[in-house]
Amino acid sequence: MVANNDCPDEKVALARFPGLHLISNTPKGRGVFAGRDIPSGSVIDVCAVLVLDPVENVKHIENTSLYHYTYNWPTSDADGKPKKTQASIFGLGSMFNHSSEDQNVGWKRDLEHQLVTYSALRDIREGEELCISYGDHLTFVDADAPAQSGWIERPEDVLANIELD
Ligand SMILES: C[S@@+](CC[C@H](N)C(=O)[O-])C[C@H]1O[C@@H](n2cnc3c(N)ncnc32)[C@H](O)[C@@H]1O
Repeated sequence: MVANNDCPDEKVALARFPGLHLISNTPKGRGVFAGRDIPSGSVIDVCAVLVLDPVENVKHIENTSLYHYTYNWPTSDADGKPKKTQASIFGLGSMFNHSSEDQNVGWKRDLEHQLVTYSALRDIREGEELCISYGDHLTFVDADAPAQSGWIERPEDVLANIELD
C-alpha cells in the first residue's frame, strides 16, 4: 500500500528510483538493472495494473503472450464472493525478471488503488539486475538454473558399465 499522508485517498504518490536501466539482450530477454547503488527498503517503482475480468482472462488472455505479464489478483464476484483473476501490470513491473535464489526486489499489491509497489529487499549494487520471485511454477526454463549436461544416465547403462572381475 502506498501511504502518503499528504495525499487524500484518491491520490497516490508515485515514485521511481532514479538511474534504472532497461537492458535488452540478457539471457532472460529484457531486464531492469541498477544504474547506481540502491539502499535496502527503497521504493523502486509504483505500477498501475489492469484487473482482468476472470472470464475474459481464462477465455482469452491465458492464451496470449500477455499472460506472461500478469499477476495473480484477488477479486470478488457480484455477490462479494472472493474470486481469483489476473492483472496486467504496466510500467517497469512488467520488465522485472525472475530469480529463484537471489531476488533483490519485493512487491506488494495495493488492492484498493490497483497498484503494485516494488521495493529493494537488500542493498543492491550498481550493475545488478533487479529480480523478483514469480513463485515455484515457472512457465519457462530458468536461465539461472545450472546447465544440464543433456546426457541422462539410464539404469541399464549403469549396469552395463559395471566391470566384472
Ligand atoms: C514479465 S516478463 C519479464 C520481461 C521479459 N524478459 C521481456 O523481455 O519482456 C516475463 C518473461 O521474462 C522471461 N524470464 C523472466 N525471468 C526469467 C528467468 N529467470 N529465466 C528465463 N527467462 C525469464 C520469461 O520469458 C518470462 O515469460
